[in-house]
Amino acid sequence: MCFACGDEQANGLHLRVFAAEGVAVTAQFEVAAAHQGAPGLIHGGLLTLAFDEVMGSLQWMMRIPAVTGRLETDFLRPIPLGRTVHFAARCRGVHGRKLYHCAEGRLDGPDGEPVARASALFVEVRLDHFAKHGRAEEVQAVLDNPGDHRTLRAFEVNP
Ligand SMILES: CCCCCCCC/C=C\CCCCCCCC(=O)SCCNC(=O)CCNC(=O)[C@H](O)C(C)(C)COP(=O)(O)OP(=O)(O)OC[C@H]1O[C@@H](n2cnc3c(N)ncnc32)[C@H](O)[C@@H]1OP(=O)(O)O
Repeated sequence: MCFACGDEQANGLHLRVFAAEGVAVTAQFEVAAAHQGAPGLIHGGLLTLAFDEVMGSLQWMMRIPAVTGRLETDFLRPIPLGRTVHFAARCRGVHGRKLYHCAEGRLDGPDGEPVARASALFVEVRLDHFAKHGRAEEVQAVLDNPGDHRTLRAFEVNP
């Protein structure tokens, strides 16, 4: 049950990611009271989490299992609770096992004020990376019901 995209996570980010033009995705994050850091503002770490999830979706579109190696966030503007961050992310390039992604977040609409930017290096892994390192009960649950796992289903294309 992923904290960023899982429906069952009461205070999770409930991110939904959609295919865009090229090797690119978009997503929206409604900033709830549970996501607070400073009073009335989003916690910056949760914004980085959202970037991790959105950029991490690119490799599922590319069908390359990969994990985050490095992730850098530029926090451009404070983001109040109750607003929606619109993300756009794309793959900038692939070199060997290394995938280079970038993303931006805008306030309240895809053409809204830019509030954050991020770039990341993801590293391709074999699927047994997850089986080897994950706690056994959750890994077994995925193996028993792979269709329950969002990333193992077909990519959600445009709504
Ligand atoms: C059968 C079971 C089925 C289960 C199926 C489930 C499906 C999965 C479902 C859903 C999963 C996705 C969910 C999305 C979540 C969002 C993404 C996350 O948050 S992921 C979690 C956070 N990240 C980690 O936990 C990584 C921990 N780190 C590692 O495991 C290793 O360090 C790893 C794999 C990243 C690299 O280790 P190496 O030993 O494989 O490879 P080396 O040689 O060290 O690196 C490869 C290349 O990358 C560069 N590199 C690696 N880390 C770097 C860094 N931090 N900065 C710069 N370069 C880096 C290296 O310099 C090297 O480059 P050169 O090929 O020599 O040019």
